[in-house]
Amino acid sequence: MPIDPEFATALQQAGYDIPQPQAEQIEQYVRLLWEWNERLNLTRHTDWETFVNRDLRDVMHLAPLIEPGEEVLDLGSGGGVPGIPLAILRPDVSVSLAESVGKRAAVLNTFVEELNLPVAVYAARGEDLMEDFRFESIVVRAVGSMLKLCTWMQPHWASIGRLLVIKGPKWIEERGEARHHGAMETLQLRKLASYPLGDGENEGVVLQITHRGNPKYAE
Ligand SMILES: C[S@@+](CC[C@H](N)C(=O)[O-])C[C@H]1O[C@@H](n2cnc3c(N)ncnc32)[C@H](O)[C@@H]1O
Repeated sequence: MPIDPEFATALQQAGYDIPQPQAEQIEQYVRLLWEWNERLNLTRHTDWETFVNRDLRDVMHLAPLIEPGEEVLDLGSGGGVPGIPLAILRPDVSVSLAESVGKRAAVLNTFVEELNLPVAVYAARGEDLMEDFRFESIVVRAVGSMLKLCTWMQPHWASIGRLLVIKGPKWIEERGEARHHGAMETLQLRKLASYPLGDGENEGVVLQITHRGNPKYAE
């Protein structure tokens, strides 16, 4: 089935060449998202151009940073970004979603069932999962400040390889706040990707936060 012409145009204008089966699956996901958005507040990005430039753009920069076979947790998945498009674009990685609001987690379950994706959905606070699971990468977008995220993760670094945090231009201010509160003393931060945001003015970034004691990420 050909993809929606507006979606195709937005992809082309952004320069994203996504194989047809994956583009179709992303389209199906977005249609489900918009359908459920009428009942639950899941996204404000309700046209193709905005979806491509605000949501897919982040995922396109995140996806190449994940190693094949990695166990990935999208913490605070909300309507499913970045976890669901990531699972579609990278079938070679294992994606799980954590969403603390039960109703949203239930909808995420519906999405992964309808899309036939091998994605586990947890109706839980992501940091609580670290008691039972280990994830190589925890991906986070629009969930909390760097201070909050570092504080949540602080007791759990034995169960986490790295945090991959998607942020806008405020990340520098947030890093200052986290440092000021001593939340980054045992951590190291690297900017793995930076790219212009859809508004053409601001920069989006993917930040990697790791524990200094983890030899895999030692600098
Ligand atoms: C603003 S939404 C962002 C959703 C999505 N990541 C995005 O970028 O569109 C934040 C979501 O994180 C959830 N959340 C907040 N803290 C959480 C936590 N500690 N664990 C799991 N979910 C959390 C909220 O319920 C909400 O649905």
